[in-house]
Amino acid sequence: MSEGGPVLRVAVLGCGSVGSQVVRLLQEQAEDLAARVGAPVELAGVAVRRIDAPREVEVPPGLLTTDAAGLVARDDVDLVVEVIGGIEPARSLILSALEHGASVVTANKALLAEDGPTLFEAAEKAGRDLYYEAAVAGAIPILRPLRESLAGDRVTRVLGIVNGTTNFILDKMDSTGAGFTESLEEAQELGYAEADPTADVEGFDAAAKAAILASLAFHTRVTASDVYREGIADVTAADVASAADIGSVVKLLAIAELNDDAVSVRVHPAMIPRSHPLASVREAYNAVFVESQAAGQLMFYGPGAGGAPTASAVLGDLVTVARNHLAGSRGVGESAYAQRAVLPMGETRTRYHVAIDVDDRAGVLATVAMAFSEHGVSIQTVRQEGRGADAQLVVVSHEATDAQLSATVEQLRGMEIVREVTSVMRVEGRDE
Ligand SMILES: NC(=O)c1ccc[n+]([C@@H]2O[C@H](COP(=O)([O-])OP(=O)(O)OC[C@H]3O[C@@H](n4cnc5c(N)ncnc54)[C@H](O)[C@@H]3O)[C@@H](O)[C@H]2O)c1
Ligand SMILES: N[C@@H](CCO)C(=O)O
Ligand code: NA
Repeated sequence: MSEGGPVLRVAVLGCGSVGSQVVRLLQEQAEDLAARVGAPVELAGVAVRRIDAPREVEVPPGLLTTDAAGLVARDDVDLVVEVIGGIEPARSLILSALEHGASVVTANKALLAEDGPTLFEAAEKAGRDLYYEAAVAGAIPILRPLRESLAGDRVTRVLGIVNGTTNFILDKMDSTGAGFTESLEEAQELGYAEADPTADVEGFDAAAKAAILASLAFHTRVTASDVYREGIADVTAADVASAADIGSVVKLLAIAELNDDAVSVRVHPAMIPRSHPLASVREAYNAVFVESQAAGQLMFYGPGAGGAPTASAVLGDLVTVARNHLAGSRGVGESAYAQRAVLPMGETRTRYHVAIDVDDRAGVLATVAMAFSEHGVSIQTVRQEGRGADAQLVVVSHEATDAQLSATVEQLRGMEIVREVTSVMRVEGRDE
């Protein structure tokens, strides 16, 4: 690089799992990054909560500060990487960075899903970039493909396994027959699940990612509160065994679908056929399956979390944002022109798998079938297992609205011939 030429100065906010790896890669790959960007990319400062805390990377003396707000307001900061997480102070810091003329890269799905539009408008107003590939499915390139590569196509559906912790737990349940609690404990012992696993297990993390995916796929604005959400805490070993019986596997799916001009965005456990590409996503891996009009089916697969994989996505964004900054231009901004309505869950069309303990006597099957038909739900398959007092009917429906299906189950639960509805789960992903 010629002496006296432009230099891009980066502030990193937060030096935890992701931040420490961003700082490490910035230092280790300085030469390549400079060549790719067209100017040296230098660390201007690293904001931390405690200067003396142990961390996984050595930060050059003098670069650490506990004053994140002061760092983003500095004149010599061109690019800001926000990897603190959470809503505040992350939001104020990003807004301040943009106001002070910096371009921003963040991995903060919670903030983007809650208040993305405020950030996008601020970036637009400032004429700066706001990139966030790391926010969904970690290292997997999925947001840029949706935003750029597929911008000429019409995406109709996105099905994602976007939470590694829950995929690890469900995979354990499937491969060992273990229950939810036992599998969660193993995930915690191995460091996949946090001590407080609520955000993952209850589907909040996946719902934030679903909102971001739906917004980009369908050129609209979807926030976390628009997303229907069910976690995996109620998935039982019996549900997983029931899925196996019909050649399926249980996954926590983030689903975004275009229905006419409205979108349906939801996160819930669902059975998918073992022949579906998403069924092969094991352990803590992530994958996003995209269906579009012209391209057909695409799958993006890889590590959805971890310090270094997530830092890879952050650095990828940083290179793009740095190039734009150097050229005085902006990358592709958000295109939320479509303003689509979000369908209530009750109007979303899906299929149900229902396992019912019944008495094995004449007329029981007809009575159960009648409950489905009274709610306008057509049955795809019905199977009986066991005999006498141990009989079980397993019904898989055709597509109907979620309201029709849940009303059917409600009615079954109140029927005298039904001893217990032992498993109810949505079925997704056609066996194509
Ligand atoms: N870890 C992953 O695998 C992963 C994957 C994808 C996205 N993300 C996202 O990346 C972000 C960071 O995640 P993480 O796993 O590195 O979290 P982390 O908790 O390991 O790191 C966050 C760091 O920020 C520091 N911090 C908190 N408040 C601060 C402040 N006011 N000023 C300076 N530092 C402050 C904390 O001390 C901590 O070291 C989050 O938005 C997260 O959702 C993480
Ligand atoms: N906790 C998330 C990783 C960060 O998004 C997961 O389990 O996938
Ligand atoms: Na990603």
